[in-house]
This record gives sequence, structure tokens and C-alpha cells, in this order.
Amino acid sequence: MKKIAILGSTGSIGTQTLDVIRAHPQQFAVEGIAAGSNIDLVTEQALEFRPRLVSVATRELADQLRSRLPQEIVVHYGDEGLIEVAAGTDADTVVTAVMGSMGLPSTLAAIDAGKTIGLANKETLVTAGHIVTEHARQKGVALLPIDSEHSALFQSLNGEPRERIAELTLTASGGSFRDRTREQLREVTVADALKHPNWSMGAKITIDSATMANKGLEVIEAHWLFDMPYDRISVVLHPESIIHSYVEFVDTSIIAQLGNPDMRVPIQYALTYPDRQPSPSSRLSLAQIGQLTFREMDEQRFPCLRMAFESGRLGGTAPTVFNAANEIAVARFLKGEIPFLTIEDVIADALEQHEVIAAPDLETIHEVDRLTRARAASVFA
Ligand SMILES: NC(=O)C1=CN([C@@H]2O[C@H](COP(=O)(O)OP(=O)(O)OC[C@H]3O[C@@H](n4cnc5c(N)ncnc54)[C@H](OP(=O)(O)O)[C@@H]3O)[C@@H](O)[C@H]2O)C=CC1
Ligand SMILES: CC(=O)[C@@H](O)[C@H](O)COP(=O)(O)O
Ligand SMILES: [Mn+2]
Repeated sequence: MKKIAILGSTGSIGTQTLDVIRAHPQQFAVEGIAAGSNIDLVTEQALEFRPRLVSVATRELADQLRSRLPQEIVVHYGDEGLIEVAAGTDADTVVTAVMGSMGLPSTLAAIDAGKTIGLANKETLVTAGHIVTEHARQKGVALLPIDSEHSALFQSLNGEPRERIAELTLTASGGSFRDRTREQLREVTVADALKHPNWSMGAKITIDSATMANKGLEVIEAHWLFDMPYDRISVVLHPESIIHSYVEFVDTSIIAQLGNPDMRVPIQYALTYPDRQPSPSSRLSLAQIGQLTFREMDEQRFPCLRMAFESGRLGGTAPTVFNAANEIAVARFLKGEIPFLTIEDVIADALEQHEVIAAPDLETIHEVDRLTRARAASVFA
């Protein structure tokens, strides 16, 4: 029986991870779950899966939760609680499914405790990729991708050595506004932006898909996960989200992973790896789909992707700034404080004013993240 802890159990990835576990009760047990403030759902989850540890965002929520749960389930809260669920249980695998670089300390704690990581929280790798991968290397811990594109690349690579790889290509759906002109983007609403054509996901990543920042974060994520230089990572528009990404090898062969857009498949693969198990996901019929389409990526149309590539190539603290500015800009857009196109202005402003620091330590990353957030919160008000 594999023991699992989930950071962000009440979110889109967290609930789908529990769906996978529910479908395989003989194979998985839940050791710990951490959530933010959805107290009703986390109560239900704790009563159903009986983890040893549960954590929520605040002391008040923890007090409420304790009164709803049997005594043997220990309830923690706050940043320490999240770290306790990441590192303080007997879990073999920790699924990192909180949103944003707030997931960095708990991901590092899980790695340092020797846990296999099912990595959904891409922002941790973007903000501190060299530190996360170095901790994993030193501890001999696997970072198993959950992000659909990276799971596809991981499956397509199938352990082939780096020198046989010519290029990694990430597919991009184009998000909610893929067929709108930049002029039309001036008027879009939050409700429009939250309508992703293919995937049902949390709000922040859905906006990232619409700005193409998601693909930018994923390029940097691929760089760190697969130790690949940026000039051997590319992005192609693929509106159907059926080919989840592909690898071209040096002999020109291309190997791809395909499937209906359903996150339970990559989540399950990270939990069962290297095994495969039946999935409740619907089977893909290419004959029914008829055709798959592809388009060249236009970096003028999607400047967030260009800025992500630039940040990745600059390295050091540049991706930290890209990520922090994006997180704040998206939160402001979701609150109705700034228009959609200002998201990219906030990121561009943050990158322009930042002097990149090479090989930053953790303290420097935290400080750059903090300063970037402070500026991004008030610029273009
Ligand atoms: N959704 C998807 O299909 C995909 C997501 N990802 C990545 O996975 C990550 C999660 O995304 P997604 O599931 O969509 O996000 P959601 O917004 O749906 O979920 C975020 C989770 O984090 C929890 N959380 C918030 N604050 C805290 C806190 N202080 N302590 C502990 N937990 C907290 C939330 O709890 P609560 O709701 O209780 O407040 C919720 O469980 C992101 O990094 C995203 O980029 C990657 C690929 C696909
Ligand atoms: C499901 C998943 O992995 C998301 O990151 C998804 O890739 C978003 O799709 P696009 O960013 O391609 O719109
Ligand atoms: Mn993805």
C-alpha cells in the first residue's frame, strides 16, 4: 500500500488526486491532507480518507475542524502545518498541489524528508528550480511530473539519455482567448477568461492559460525537470489538447503522449509509476475526433511566453520575478483591479526594473519574491 500526502487537497488537482485514490482503495492510503480555507470540503475528505494529519490555513479554522473530527486525526495550521503534512507523516509520495510559490518551503521539506514528489505546483520549480532540483538530487528523490505536458514528456522520454534528445515540444491550447486579436483582448472580462476550452482547473492557472504565462511557466518547468537548454524547448499551438506534448529524438523520430484532457491520467501515472493501472478516464478515439490541428506559436500575440523564455535564459532571479509578478497580476485581474492586458504590463515592469542576481540562495529568492510582489501590487493602479 502506497501512502500519500496531498498539499492542496481541496483544489482542482487535490480533489482529482483523491478521485484516483478512491478508485484504487487497495493500493493507496492517505496519510495527510493540507487545505486553505474550504473547511467543509476538508472535513468531508478527512472523514472519508481518515488521514493521520490535516492542516488548514489558520488557527481559527483548525479549531473549527478539530470540533468536527475524531480525536485521532491531528489538526495543524498555517505554514508550519503545511510543512508538517509535507514532511511529518509516513507518506511515500507527496502531491504538491497548492497554487504559487507559497509551495516552495513545503516542497523542499518533503524532499528533505526523502518523499517522492508528485509535482503539480510548477511555480516552485520556476521560482527556485536550481535549489529544488539540487535538493532532490542530493536526497535521491524523484520529482514525478503531474502537469499534463511534463507527464507527456516524461512518458515519451521513457528514460532515454539526454544526448539522444533533439527537442522537447510543449503543446498549448491557446486558452480562453486563443482566437481573439489583441485589440479584442482590451475588453475581456474575468468571467470570459475563466472559460478554458478544454480543461477545468483552478482560477489562477486558467488565467495563466489565457495569457500564455502558463506555457511560459511550463517551459521553465521543463528546463529544470529534464535538464534541457531553452533553445531545445519549443511550444506549438494545438487547440484540441489531445497531444499533451512530444519529444523529437536525434534520428528525427517523434514520440508523443495522447489522451483526452483529463488530469486524473497524469496524476495517476505519478502515483503508480513505473506501473500503470486502469483509469476511469474515457478512452480516446482518434477516428471520432477526425483531425488534430497545429499552429506556429506567435510570441507577439502572447508576450508572456516571450518574457518567460527571456527570464529562463537570463536565469538567476529572473524567473522568480516573472513568477511573483505574474501571481500578483493575476490576483489583481481576478479582483477586477486591472484589465486583462495589464497582466503582461505588470510582468514587463517587474522584469525591467530588476537587476538579475545569479545563483541566488533561498534567502535571496524569498527577498526578491517579496519585493517583486510589493511593486506588482501597486503598479498601474
Ligand atoms: N488544475 C489543473 O488541472 C492543473 C494545475 N496545475 C498546478 O497545480 C497547482 C494547483 O492548481 P489548482 O489545483 O488548479 O489550484 P486550486 O486553486 O484549485 O487549488 C489550490 C489549493 O491550494 C490550497 N491552499 C490555498 N492556500 C493554502 C494554504 N495557505 N495552505 C494550504 N493549502 C492552501 C487551496 O485550499 P482551499 O481551496 O481550501 O482554500 C486548494 O486546495 C498550481 O501550481 C497549478 O499551476 C498543473 C497542471 C494542471
Ligand atoms: C492541464 C494542464 O496541464 C494545464 O497546465 C493545461 O496545460 C492548460 O492548458 P494550456 O496552458 O495549454 O491552455
Ligand atoms: Mn500543463
